[in-house]
Parts: sequence; C-alpha cells; structure tokens
Amino acid sequence: MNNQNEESTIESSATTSESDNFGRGAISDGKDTNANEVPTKKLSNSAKSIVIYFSRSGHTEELAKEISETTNSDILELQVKDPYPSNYEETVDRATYERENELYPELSTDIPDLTQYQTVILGHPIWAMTLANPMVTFIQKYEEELEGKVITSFSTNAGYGSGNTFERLSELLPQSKIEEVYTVEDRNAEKDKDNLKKWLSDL
Ligand SMILES: Cc1cc2nc3c(=O)[nH]c(=O)nc-3n(C[C@H](O)[C@H](O)[C@H](O)COP(=O)(O)O)c2cc1C
Repeated sequence: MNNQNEESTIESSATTSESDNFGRGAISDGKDTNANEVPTKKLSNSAKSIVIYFSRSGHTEELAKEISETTNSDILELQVKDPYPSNYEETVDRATYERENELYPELSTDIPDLTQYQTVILGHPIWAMTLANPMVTFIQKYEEELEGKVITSFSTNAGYGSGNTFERLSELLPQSKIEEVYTVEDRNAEKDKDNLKKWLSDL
C-alpha cells in the first residue's frame, strides 16, 4: 500500500471524534508548534544528547519533554514558518501536497551548533506512514551536521505504527548510525511507559 492510501485510510477509518483530540480528531489546539507561545528550548554546554522535535497537536511534544528529562538531554522544538491549519483535513491536504511535490515546509527555528551532541533523538508525528514533513525539512537541511552521530526517532501515531520511519531515516541520513525507533499510538502513550523505558535503556 502506498503512503497516499495509508493516509486516506486514517482519514476514513478513524473512529475518534474531534472532541477527544486523538488520531483524526487531533486538532492543533494552540499548545503546540502552531501557537504563538514560546517554543520549547533548553540548551546546555554539557549535554551529549538532544531531543529535536516537531509536534502539531501536542502528543509528540509531551513525549519529547519526558524523554528529554529522563535522558538529561537538551531539547529543541521545531516550528514551521507557515503554521499548519488547526483543522485536521486541511492539514492532511497541505501535508499531502507538500509530500507529493517534495516541497517540505520552511522552518523558523534557529538550529544551534550540533557538534557537542553524540546522539540526536528526533521526535515527530507519523504523517502518511512516515516522518511528518517538517522533520524531513530539518533532516535534509542538517544532514551534514548529523553525520557520524547516533540518530533515533520517537513518534506518536493514530494506531497504524511507525510506517517506514526507520527506512526513511536510513535513506535520508546514510552517514549516521540509525538506531531502532519507538512509536506509540497517541491515546496509549500513558500506558506504554514500560516499552518507552526499555527503548530508552537500549539507546
Ligand atoms: C497530516 C496528518 C497525517 C497523518 N497520517 C497518519 C498516518 O499515516 N498514520 C497514523 O497512524 N497516524 C497519522 N496521523 C495522526 C498523527 O500521527 C497522530 O495524531 C499524532 O499523535 C499527532 O502528533 P502531534 O500531536 O504531536 O502532532 C496523521 C495526522 C496528520 C495531521
């Protein structure tokens, strides 16, 4: 099944209502990258790892903060210059157009010097069974800076898993060491702490 069909499957088969804010109902609620609030950023001189994430409706962001705290990693939230609409369907339409035309969105985030980090932990939602578009922008732009580093990713999804995340990371970052990825259905993140812990301990 190709990505487009997978995405359509999410759209048509999702059973969530807008009100529970998961899966198809995951509206951009003003608490994430579309907000006017200050983006998450904690950078130190000493950390050996950094969490760099994009989140549209807040689920990946929660996980990002937890992972950064647990691993004593620095943390940086990516924002796009032109925020995605709060409406889910409109976001899907825009994301599909961007992906199909390889017009990944411009970021507005200043990226720090990544030299000090041995490990870069990327966080993103799953869009069309792959990395959300803004993460592709980041990786393509900073491929050289990520060379030689250990790279892994965590993601939240609407129940369909991580898709081709690992393969896509390996393809985009051929000079990095890609570790096993972690993904969780957004509504189950709270219940999946044992798996998260295990994944982190294997890093
Ligand atoms: C444009 C778009 C495409 C999506 N495609 C998928 C998908 O292919 N598979 C899936 O399981 N979830 C998909 N989702 C659902 C999100 O991955 C899920 O709601 C995620 O938790 C959102 O993370 P966030 O709150 O950090 O933005 C999609 C959501 C959007 C907005």
